Amino acid sequence: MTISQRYQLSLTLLTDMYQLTMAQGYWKKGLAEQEAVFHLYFRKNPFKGGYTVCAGLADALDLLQNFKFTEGDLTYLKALTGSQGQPLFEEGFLQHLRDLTFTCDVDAIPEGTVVFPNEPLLRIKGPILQCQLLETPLLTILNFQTLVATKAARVVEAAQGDPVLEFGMRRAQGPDGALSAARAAFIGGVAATSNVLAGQLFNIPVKGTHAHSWVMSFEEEQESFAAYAEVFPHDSVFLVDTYHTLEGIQKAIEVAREMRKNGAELKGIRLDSGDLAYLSIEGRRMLDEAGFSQVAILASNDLDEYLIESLKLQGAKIDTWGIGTKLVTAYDQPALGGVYKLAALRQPNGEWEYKVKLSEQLAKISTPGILQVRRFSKEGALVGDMIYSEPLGISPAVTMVHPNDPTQRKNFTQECVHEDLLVPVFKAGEQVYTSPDLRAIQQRTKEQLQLLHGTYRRFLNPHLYKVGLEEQLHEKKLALIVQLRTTAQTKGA
Ligand SMILES: Nc1ncnc2c1ncn2[C@@H]1O[C@H](COP(=O)(O)OP(=O)(O)OP(=O)(O)O)[C@@H](O)[C@H]1O
Ligand SMILES: O=P(O)(O)OC[C@H]1O[C@H](OP(=O)(O)OP(=O)(O)O)[C@H](O)[C@@H]1O
Ligand SMILES: O=C(O)c1cccnc1
Repeated sequence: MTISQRYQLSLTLLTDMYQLTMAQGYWKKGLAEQEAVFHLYFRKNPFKGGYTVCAGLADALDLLQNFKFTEGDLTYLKALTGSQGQPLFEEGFLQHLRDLTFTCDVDAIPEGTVVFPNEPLLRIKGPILQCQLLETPLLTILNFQTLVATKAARVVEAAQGDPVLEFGMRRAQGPDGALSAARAAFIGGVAATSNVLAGQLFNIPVKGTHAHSWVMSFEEEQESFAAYAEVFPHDSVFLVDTYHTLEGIQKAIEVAREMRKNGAELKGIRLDSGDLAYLSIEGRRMLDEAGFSQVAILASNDLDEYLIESLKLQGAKIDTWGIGTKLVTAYDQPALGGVYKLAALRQPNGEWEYKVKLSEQLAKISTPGILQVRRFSKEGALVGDMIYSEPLGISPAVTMVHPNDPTQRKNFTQECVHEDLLVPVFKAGEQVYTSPDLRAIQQRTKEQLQLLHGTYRRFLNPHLYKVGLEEQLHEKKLALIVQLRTTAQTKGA
């Protein structure tokens, strides 16, 4: 199910106010139809990591597909007033919005692809008024889902093949935060979610155990386990830490014995506090000695990739990981920081004028052009990504320049194979791409991460994957920066 179906309302007003005031400005100045190119990209991998997993495209496409101002939207806009009490939006502009249909070309990197800083995840080309209105919704969708998919991929990597369950809804950033996070976490590789609505909407597996309240609602802990087993003889995972974990495990074993007599097997126990390494090792020993080696140990309690890594190093005997807060809120970095920048404007003579946004820091200066990302691989491993501008092409030397240090260059040799990452998703307003189902996207994430050497995937000081600007693009960008700075100086003098 897509985002517009989820809300069953028009999402066209899901934008910042200033996009609409600028839109009226473009319309009033006769610039609404001027063709523009914008790119959506981020500047730093999240979590001090070496890679990012892009996600959210299906929801973004749905938003574009349904980009239409309804009468309700227009009535609302008509009632908005400025500081003098005057209507903010003119009738003619509202009529322009009423008649608006989406006509842009959009190219995007498929979900589940491993991406890196400065690479456009999405490129939109079309009338500037349309591109402008879409900035904020595209950012809110792609920033969050990309962030959570990346966090999930890291957690899944730390779990080394053990299943990871997403338990975060109760501490997510509201209902949509929980749903979007469940979707993105699945793309990142989690096996299931506890969020039942996410299961229904996205057709992903749902799983769960039981809460402390279940145990507390009975006089005796053992009685609570036995009762649960009666209701779910083949699907019981007992939470054993309500009172005293090791005693709780002993009681779980007693109930498991009774279950076995009745032809049922206990599925697992869950640890949710205390020293998870010690308790899982002890728990495993107790279960094995009692003849219950099939009973899995699930652990939860404020876990993330670092704690999982540490628990593994400590020899913890945990089979399944329940991860909530730290995953769905991307706790250690709550925003990706993706941006959306104007990169070219069509001039009346038909030529593209390249645009850059200046900054004191070279790293923050946007890249002009109509950009594409060429990814080079050798022997099944990624070796570097080159950002190039389609009208400029790629020079025969196939050389890229480090975006922040022009003295560093890299040539791609004949042995490399390459692919261009941005694929057409809309042509002249018509959707030309169908999103794969979520399982296929999850599989893509898995395959993509395997193409990335472990040195880029480790959590501590990962290697920096090489992303550069094609040399002609680099020269063009440099010339534009010099030109803009010279003009600014002349004006200032
Ligand atoms: N062996 C371990 N090594 C490192 N961290 C651990 C280990 N075992 C548990 N932790 C983590 O330590 C943190 C604190 O756990 P602990 O159970 O002591 O406190 P708590 O969450 O306040 O417990 P409670 O739910 O009983 O109040 C949790 O994030 C938990 O995942
Ligand atoms: O720790 P997280 O990674 O966020 O995982 C989700 C947490 O939510 C539940 O606790 P909560 O205390 O809300 O309810 P409970 O009584 O069922 O344990 C569960 O027991 C986990 O500890
Ligand atoms: O099913 C569980 O064990 C669960 C679900 C949500 C949050 N914490 C635990």
